[in-house]
Amino acid sequence: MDIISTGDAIKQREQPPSIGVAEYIGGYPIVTWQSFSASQRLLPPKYHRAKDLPHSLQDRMNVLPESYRNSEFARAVFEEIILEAMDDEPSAPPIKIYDNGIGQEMTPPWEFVYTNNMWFGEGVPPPDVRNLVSCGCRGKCDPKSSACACAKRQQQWLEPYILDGLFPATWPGSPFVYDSKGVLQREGCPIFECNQFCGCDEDCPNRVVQNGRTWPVNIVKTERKGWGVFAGPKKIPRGSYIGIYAGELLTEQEGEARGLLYNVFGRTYLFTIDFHHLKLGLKNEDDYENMYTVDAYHAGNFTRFLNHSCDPNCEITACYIEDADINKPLLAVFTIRDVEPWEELCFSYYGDTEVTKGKLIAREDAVYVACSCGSANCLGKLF
Ligand SMILES: C[S@@+](CC[C@H](N)C(=O)[O-])C[C@H]1O[C@@H](n2cnc3c(N)ncnc32)[C@H](O)[C@@H]1O
Repeated sequence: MDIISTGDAIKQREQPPSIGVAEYIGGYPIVTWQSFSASQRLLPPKYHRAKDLPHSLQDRMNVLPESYRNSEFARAVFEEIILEAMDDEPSAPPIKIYDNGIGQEMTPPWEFVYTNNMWFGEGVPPPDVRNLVSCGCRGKCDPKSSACACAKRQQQWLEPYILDGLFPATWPGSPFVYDSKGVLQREGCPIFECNQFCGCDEDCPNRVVQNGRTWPVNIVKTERKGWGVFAGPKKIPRGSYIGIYAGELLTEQEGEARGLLYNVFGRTYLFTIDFHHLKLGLKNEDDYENMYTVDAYHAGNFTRFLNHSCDPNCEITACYIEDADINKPLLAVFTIRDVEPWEELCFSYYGDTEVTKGKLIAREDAVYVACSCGSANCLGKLF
């Protein structure tokens, strides 16, 4: 055994960052918030696995008589379940369910787990926290500061859009995509928010999606489109954050397999992650191979009820927070124009390329229903 002096022993004990020890005072190890936070990068990340999705409540509800499932009481239970899942959204108003007197159903089907989280399917790697870019700012990030790593990273991802003339060089709050009130200033480009390892505070202007929904929304039965999402009594301004399209994060193969089933079944909740920025640098966009799909059928929140419109008032934007993997963004829903009180919230189910390249073809399966969005420029089909 090697004999080491007390001084050497202390030096040796100072080595491992994995336990978060920053320094020793009077021989006692001190864990500061900074050193604790840095050490978290080295621990296995915490995340939800799709195989652990709980479904006992749904199973129990589905064996009850229809008279119970279609009662006021069942509706109250549904609303309560939503409320319980909102503990990560301190400013989110409760969600109400209205059947509008259409049909017999008081609630949407008891077929999914209400959650704001992403649930990682088989073969999907855990969040990559080790490679997260984080700033060392104090208080609120200053977007103009050359020392803010998060501002720098956002600027890099905006560059192609600025070079293409799609965005001006600056705007209020740039290079962050939000203004000081958290309103989205630049639509259609990926968002990189500050994360758990950043030094800035919770009210940093680069933290919006992670602070949760603030606008009232309701789940309402429609005449021709099943259930939908409607604004509350307040007008929602353009650029407002609505929610995360939560659900199971699946490999493309699993998504494809489920898609075949849903096409026959007649309803689909799949969203393929194939944003434009993932194809940057490819000679031909068609060479891009999808890696992941989000499925909100078995798990999701109110956003799974967002219907399609050919003249949408919302858009889904890629948002990166706690996973450095560029192929695994969160799907953040934002308004792209002012939404009137009680207006239905919708996004377009078409990718840009499907519309521009005329891929809208008649298909046989039950999922290819005629579009009932009712807009003047309706294309007549959903997919
Ligand atoms: C993601 S779900 C939307 C929520 C769905 N309405 C429900 O009740 O669960 C997608 C399905 O809603 C229906 N849908 C959405 N938008 C529609 C539209 N514009 N016209 C007709 N049906 C629509 C289709 O059945 C589609 O497969």
